[in-house]
Amino acid sequence: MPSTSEERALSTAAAEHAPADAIAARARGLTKAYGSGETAVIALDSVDVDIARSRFTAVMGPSGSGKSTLMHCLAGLDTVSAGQVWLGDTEITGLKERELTRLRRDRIGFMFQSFNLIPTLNAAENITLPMDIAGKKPDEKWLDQVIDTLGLRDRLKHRPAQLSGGQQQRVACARALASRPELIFADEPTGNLDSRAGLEVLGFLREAVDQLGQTVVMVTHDPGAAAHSDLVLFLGDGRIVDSMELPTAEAVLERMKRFDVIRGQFDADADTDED
Ligand SMILES: Nc1ncnc2c1ncn2[C@@H]1O[C@H](COP(=O)(O)OP(=O)(O)OP(=O)(O)O)[C@@H](O)[C@H]1O
Repeated sequence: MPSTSEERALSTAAAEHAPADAIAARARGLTKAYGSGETAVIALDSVDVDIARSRFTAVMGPSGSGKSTLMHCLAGLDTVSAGQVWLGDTEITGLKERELTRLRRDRIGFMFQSFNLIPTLNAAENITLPMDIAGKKPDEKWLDQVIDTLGLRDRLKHRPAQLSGGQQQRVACARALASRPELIFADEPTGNLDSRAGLEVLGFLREAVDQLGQTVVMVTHDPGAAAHSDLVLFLGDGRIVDSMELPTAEAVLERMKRFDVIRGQFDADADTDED
């Protein structure tokens, strides 16, 4: 499995020539509008995107650019106004709510900024909860590997309140990985963590991709977090306006600054037009 940036570059190049089954999720013409008439907000404007399997994709962009909406539409958490979304070969646009619920439960893992653990359950119970609800037996060998990769072996009997923020997010990460989902969506997973715990969680997500072959899509505001990914997608006003392979924090920050300058010029031009 690739771990150095050179190896990652090779796997990135390979992904560009990958067959269609190397795509974990796909959207075409994905459009999402909230409200109607004059007050309508176009949160996503005809987005085409391919999420490569076994890779770590970060989604960045200014506040309100559509990052969460994109994630929610790709994960079947929100309906679309137009366009199509697939998870693997399954077109999810048009599925009924009950089918979507099952698809999310069986094929997608989620991580949130606020961990979303059940306070009365211990770490082990939290990790297997989605599978218990689904009436599925975990693959013990896989679960052991996940628990060891995340360094949670000696914390399994602890309840969330007895764990640090970083440990709680590691439990949430293990929960997302437990069923070996086709895709993990992480919405600002380091947003509530100090930088050391944040780095640890990002390292585990990276390992989940490199060593366990998982696919991760992470929404983040933090260039340092995005630098752990293989590919950054930049959103602006509901469109994918740019992308960056093998990002570094500095390069991502520079790119974001450039968008701000372009936006500033655009806004200034619009103001001049109005005068
Ligand atoms: N339920 C909703 N009703 C109306 N408008 C919404 C709703 N959800 C999102 N929007 C609007 O859609 C646009 C995109 O929102 P979204 O939350 O996807 O952006 P974001 O990039 O994730 O922002 P942030 O970084 O602040 O979380 C914004 O203009 C937002 O105000």
